[in-house]
Amino acid sequence: MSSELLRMTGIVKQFPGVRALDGVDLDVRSGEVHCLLGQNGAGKSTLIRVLSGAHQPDQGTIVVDGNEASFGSPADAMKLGIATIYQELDLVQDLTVAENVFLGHEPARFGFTNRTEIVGRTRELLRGLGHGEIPPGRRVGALPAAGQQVVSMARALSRDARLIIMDEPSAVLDSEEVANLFRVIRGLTERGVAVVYISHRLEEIREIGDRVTVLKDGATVATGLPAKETPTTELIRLMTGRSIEYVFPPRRAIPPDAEVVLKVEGLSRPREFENIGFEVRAGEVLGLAGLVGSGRSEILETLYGARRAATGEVYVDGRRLRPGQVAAAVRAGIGLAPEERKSQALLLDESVYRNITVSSLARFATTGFLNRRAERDAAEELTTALDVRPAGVDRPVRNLSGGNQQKVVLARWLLRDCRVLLLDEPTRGVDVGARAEIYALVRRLAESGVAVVLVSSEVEEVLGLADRVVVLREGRAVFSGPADEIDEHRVLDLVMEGSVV
Ligand SMILES: Nc1ncnc2c1ncn2[C@@H]1O[C@H](COP(=O)(O)OP(=O)(O)OP(=O)(O)O)[C@@H](O)[C@H]1O
Repeated sequence: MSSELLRMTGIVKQFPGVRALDGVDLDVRSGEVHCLLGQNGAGKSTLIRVLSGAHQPDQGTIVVDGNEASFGSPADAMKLGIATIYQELDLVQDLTVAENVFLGHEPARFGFTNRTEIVGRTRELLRGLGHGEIPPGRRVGALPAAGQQVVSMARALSRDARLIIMDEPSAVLDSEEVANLFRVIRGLTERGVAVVYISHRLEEIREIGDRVTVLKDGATVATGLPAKETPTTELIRLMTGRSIEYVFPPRRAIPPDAEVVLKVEGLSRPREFENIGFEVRAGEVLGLAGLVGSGRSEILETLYGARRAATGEVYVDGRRLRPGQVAAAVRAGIGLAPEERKSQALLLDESVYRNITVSSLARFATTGFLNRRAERDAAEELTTALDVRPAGVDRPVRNLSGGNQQKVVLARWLLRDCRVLLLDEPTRGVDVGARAEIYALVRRLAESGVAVVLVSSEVEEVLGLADRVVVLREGRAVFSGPADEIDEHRVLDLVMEGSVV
């Protein structure tokens, strides 16, 4: 029988102007996966920062193993066995795996760190997590995101963590890596470790979760729900307060004579992708499916001119694009909403509206002066459509929750007049309500004549939103055709085994 490990009651956290948590309750049992659900801005990250000692609550109690606890810092939480694996992993990229695992708590003999011991213990921990293939001596920066996550877990276990909080761990993983992550999580819970799991992908909750707590506007609206039995529609209703049809907007048949807006021929870059060719017509959404490392993001970046193709041609509206020049791509009307939005795109101290209009300022400066009113109106329209919270386009982007920041960058690209819009993981970290809005907006853009190329690690999203699909495996197209001629199983078979087309 699992026992109660943690109980949080009536947690309140006030930021200037925003009550991020307004009386949250949460209890976690050892050996369970407890999922935390809520729309963007509901308070999930703030709650786990309180639990991990990074924020001090203004009110409320935290009880661990039956004793009231107060955490002045993450080190205090760690002493009680509570560790957090943030989305932006806090590993030191230039140190080795073993050095990261034992950073700050190296076993020392006679004052010296014992290298052999930390390497040996790291190897044991990695094996215990089913990842004995990760070399303890490898530089962490050389590992893919999935490997780095495993290192963070080994780090937590090296400090005897009994409760590991994972903030959207699957957001940076593809389907195969998610399956691996779930194996690791099951191994942890078998040893009695509790996991608090945050994700916006509801199908994952059902697969890995035991119980669910739903937050809305900083308060607990339901707690301890059985993850496998609670219907998805009920979870959505609890999160959003309304029922949302989790469906993709209907496709319209593309007329056979619709003009080809984007044409790609024989595009290759050594070790990234080879001989990629496709056409996207006005009104069409083309989806690229494949695992991380299949070349999908690299193809988008090459179309955008940020990488230069070794061979091949790209045409926009029949005109050949100069390779490897972002300025030329932008002039031709190509826009790229990149995957790593935070590092690549946001002006954190600027207002929400300026972040949205920054790539379209010419449109608001027809008289030589910026028409701030028009700028704000345009931004407001998009933030309302995407339900950016809290409302108000004058706030600095820095204070928005992660998912709301995503929406802001996406809004920027939706506002720009593009001929070709390249979307890399447009719904990563975005809640279920806003996803439906994003799908509808992408469809509307396509219908207005834009050619859209979509990359997503969620196969369901590629198949649901795209008209045509290219499936990639190790940089080669292993399928190309209409989305309704292929299903999810077939895509997964293709990306994993690369069987015949
Ligand atoms: N440092 C801060 N200053 C001001 N407001 C903040 C700060 N941190 C968070 N907030 C606000 O607190 C609320 C809760 O944010 P939080 O990041 O906890 O949401 P979340 O549920 O994790 O969202 P997401 O799914 O987008 O990650 C939001 O309204 C956010 O804008």
